[in-house]
Order: sequence, then structure tokens, then C-alpha cells
Amino acid sequence: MRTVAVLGGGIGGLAASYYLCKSPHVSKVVTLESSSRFGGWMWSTRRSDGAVFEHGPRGIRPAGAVGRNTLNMVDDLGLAGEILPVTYSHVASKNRYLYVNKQLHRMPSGISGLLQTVPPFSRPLLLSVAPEMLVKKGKKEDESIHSFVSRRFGKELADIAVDSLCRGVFAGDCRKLSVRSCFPVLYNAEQHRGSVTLGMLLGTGPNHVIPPGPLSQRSIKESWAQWSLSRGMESLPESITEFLEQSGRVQLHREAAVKHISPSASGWTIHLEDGVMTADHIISALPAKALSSVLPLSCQPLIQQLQDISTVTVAVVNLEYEGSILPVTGFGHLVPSSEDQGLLGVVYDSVPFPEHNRPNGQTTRVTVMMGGAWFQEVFGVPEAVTDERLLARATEAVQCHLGVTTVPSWARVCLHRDCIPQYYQGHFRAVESMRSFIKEHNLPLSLIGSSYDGVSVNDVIFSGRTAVEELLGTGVNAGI
Ligand SMILES: Cc1cc2nc3c(=O)[nH]c(=O)nc-3n(C[C@H](O)[C@H](O)[C@H](O)COP(=O)(O)OP(=O)(O)OC[C@H]3O[C@@H](n4cnc5c(N)ncnc54)[C@H](O)[C@@H]3O)c2cc1C
Ligand SMILES: C=Cc1c2[nH]c(c1C)Cc1[nH]c(c(CCC(=O)O)c1C)Cc1[nH]c(c(C)c1CCC(=O)O)Cc1[nH]c(c(C)c1C=C)C2
Repeated sequence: MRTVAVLGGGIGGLAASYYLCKSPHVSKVVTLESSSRFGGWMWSTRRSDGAVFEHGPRGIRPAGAVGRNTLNMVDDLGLAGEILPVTYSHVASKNRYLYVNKQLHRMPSGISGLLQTVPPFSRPLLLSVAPEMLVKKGKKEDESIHSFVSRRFGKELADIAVDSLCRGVFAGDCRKLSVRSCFPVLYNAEQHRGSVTLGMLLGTGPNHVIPPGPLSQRSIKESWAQWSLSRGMESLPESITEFLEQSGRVQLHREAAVKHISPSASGWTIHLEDGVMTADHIISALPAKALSSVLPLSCQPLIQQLQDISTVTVAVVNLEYEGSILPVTGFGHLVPSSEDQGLLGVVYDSVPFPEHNRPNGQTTRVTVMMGGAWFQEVFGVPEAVTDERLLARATEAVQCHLGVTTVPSWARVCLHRDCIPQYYQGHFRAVESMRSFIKEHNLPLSLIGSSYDGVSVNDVIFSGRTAVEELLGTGVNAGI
């Protein structure tokens, strides 16, 4: 393989570039990013007084093959010393809340959570979990998450817990999201074991083999539930960028928006604002809609399927308060759509990551997330929503939900347009069909990033690795 162009410099595009760079089989890699910075949604503000605020992801899970893979990369990049782990025994792992009927309720956990009635639920969880093992296997090839959970565990769990969970991961509506694509573990448990409970106890089949490197071994030994980095999540894309620059094998271009791509004799011609380049293969790490708008008309069915992948807009409001203002301690709270459509949840950032607080003086950082699948209904078109309105709504939520009457000493409002893809029912078929089209037409094109195979940072990094392995027909030797 001579030249590979990677479109998009979010964590997906950077990860693909990193794995390509590790391979001796590729002579040139060109990474094209439209904005002035790499990292995409991995974006942190580092204030001059030392405080750190996350505008995108704030915690990465170390568990599973994809979690190990990311930690192996982090180790290889020399970032191990910057890790901020949160263990399973930490209060941020134990305590998560739901805001229901104008009150905070700690989500049930452990044996007592199973056996006792814990509000807002009307009966012990055991009464939903035990009969689940006897529920017949569903016959549909895909189903909404709400329908799947109602069928197996009952409507109350689906309406409150699962509705909230989907808002806290996809900012999405569990009545539309696909169980097969969003929570493949649940779907596979039913398929392989006939029950989610049994699947959780016995396992749901083979996983990717990713041996744990030293950092991943440490995460297992120390029982990490999630981790961040001392200078914020953006250190990860920054560190990959630095690695790629130092390798001398990757050309990184900022402010290089891809306008159009057209097939050429040996691969692709890529049209940029101020010139053209050629590549033998393209790895697209663009959001699906952005890719659809640059493909040639000859790719028509693919263009339509890419356009059909919806996204949602999320308003992220970071707030800093003087003093210790939280009435409860934990990771944060989620709000089910029946309680308040527009307010998704509040993360108590200072609890899992106090290291990101301003070093001098006691402060509390929280992040309020709003909108998602309900954005337009509640706030109207994103173009017309003002920062003032979002800030007012966020501080009002902190006041009502947490009883905080003081005014924040610092605030930042970010409107993330189209930031989280929504895997609706049938998503897996659409992705399968897009990849079949590419194969049948011998298009030298790989699809990676959050639009296809999982939205978490781990999933996106792993999609970059998988694409490079498939392209080169080899396993990548990347700090494993
Ligand atoms: C608010 C929020 C909170 C999140 N929290 C978590 C969390 O706690 N844990 C977790 O694991 N995940 C979390 N995620 C998900 C995760 O951050 C994203 O799914 C992931 O960062 C997406 O990476 P990506 O590279 O696929 O896409 P992106 O980050 O969208 O990158 C795509 C890049 O392509 C560029 N681009 C677009 N068009 C063009 C073009 N024409 N030419 C060139 N470049 C172009 C864009 O500028 C962008 O940089 C969160 C996401 C959000 C929005
Ligand atoms: C309220 C909105 C959101 C919050 N976080 C996100 C949104 C939209 C985005 C997000 N959060 C997580 C992921 C990655 C999923 C993964 O597979 O790792 C994404 C894209 C992590 C996460 N956050 C919550 C859960 C249950 C998870 C899954 C992993 C885990 O169990 O740690 C819950 C949660 N998210 C938010 C809050 C306030 C909250 C619960 C109190 C914010």
C-alpha cells in the first residue's frame, strides 16, 4: 500500500493514522482535518489557574477488549503517568442518581438493591430480574431498546432506568434506538443464553483477543471503573498527534476540509479547498453525513444510507461553584424523559476527578447536558438558541435538582451540533449493506468512527484499528 488518506482528525481518524504509522507496509499517510485542531469531540478547557473542564467525553472504561486496546495505546504513547483512575470502590462508581418526581434517588446497586424496594421503583429489582430468565427469546432481528427491556424485565425498568441510561450514553430516545446496535451485549445474551441475566452470569460468547499490556494489567489489579487524564481528555488526541508528527511518516493537515472525492485509476482523487491529492485508499473517519456529501454520485445507494444515519445535538454547560455545594456525592444524576425532556443529566465532575478542580481553594465543577433527541422540541432550531438561555436553564436545573442557590463563579456553554449518532432499529443492516456495496464495487474505502460500530471513545479507536488490520491483512503491532 503506497498512500492512505485518513479523512477526519477526530479520535477515530487519529487512531487509524496511529495504527497505519505502526505498519511497515504503508509508505505514506495523510490525515485531513477541516477544523484548526485535532481531536473532534475530545475537547478540554485548561484554565490558566489549573482547572480543567471537559466539553466532550470525561471518562473512559478500561474493561473489555476495546478498553484494553485503548489502554495499550495510552501506554505506548507514554501517557501512563497522566492517568487518573476511578476505582469500583470509589463513591463516583457506587453512586449514580435518578431525578424522578422532583427528587434525587440513588440507583439501586448490590444485593440490597435487588432485594429491597428502592424508590422510584415500585418493587424490588429481583422481581424483574428473576422472571427474566423464563421469558422466551424474541424472534425479531432487531428491536428498540425500550421494547426489548419491557418484554424481558417489565415496563417500569424500561420507562425509568433504561430511558435514563440511553439519555446518559446516546442522548437518545430508547423507544427508537436499536438494542442490537446500541447494547450488543444485551442482544447477544438473549441470542446465546436465552436470557440477559444468564448471559451476564455465563458470558455471551467469544470476544476479540487483546492481551492486556502493563497499564491494562494495572487497571485490572487496581479495579478501575473508568479513567481520565491529568490535563484532560484532550491530552489523548494531542499525544497521538505529537507521536504522528515525530514519526515523520504521517502528513497532518489542519484546516483541510475535504470537498469532494472521485475515483481515479489507482484509487481516489481528493479535492480540497485549495488543491487536489491522490490516494490509493481512503479511511473515512468523518461523520456519516459529512462523508455522504463528498462522495461521487456513482456511490448513490451508499450516499443515501449514510445520510439516513441521524445524529442529535447536545448542549454542554460546564459550571464552577465556589465551595463544596453538592448535597450528595457520586458520578451524577440522570433525568428520565418523562420528568423533563430537555434536561438529560448532570455530571458531578469534582467527585470522580477532584484533580481537575482549581488547585487553590475549594470549588465544585458540574456539567449539565441538555437536548439530545429532544433538542428541537424543547429549544427550537439550534441556530436560534442563545448561550444565555442554555446557561439559565442549566443553572436552574442545578438549583432545582441539587438545591444550589449560589451563582456559578465560572461557566462555559457549548452547543455540540450533531455530536452523537443515533443507531435506530435496523442500523446493523444498513452498516452491513454499506460495507457490502463498498466490497462489491471494489471501492478502496473503509468506514470508521462513531457513526457505525459504537460511539464510545474505546469503540471508535478500535474501529480505526480494525480498518487498518483489514486493509493490511495483518494484525497491527501497536504497543500490545
Ligand atoms: C458531550 C459528549 C460526551 C461524551 N462522553 C463520552 C464519554 O464519557 N465516554 C466515551 O467513551 N465517549 C463519550 N462520548 C463519545 C465520543 O466522544 C465520540 O463518539 C468520539 O469522540 C467520536 O470520535 P470520531 O472521531 O468518530 O468523530 P469526531 O470527533 O466527530 O471527528 C470527526 C472529525 O472530522 C472532521 N470533519 C468533518 N467534516 C470534514 C471534512 N469534510 N473534511 C475533513 N474533516 C472533516 C471534524 O472536524 C472532526 O474533527 C461523548 C460525546 C459527546 C459529544
Ligand atoms: C446526560 C448526558 C450524557 C452523559 N454522558 C453522555 C451523555 C450523552 C455521553 C456518554 N457517556 C458515556 C458514554 C460512553 C459509553 C461507553 O460505552 O463507554 C457516552 C457516549 C459513559 C456513561 N455515562 C453513563 C453511563 C451509564 C455510561 C456507560 C458506561 C458506564 O457505566 O460508566 C451515565 C451518565 N452519563 C451522564 C450522566 C449524568 C450519567 C449518570 C449519572 C452524562
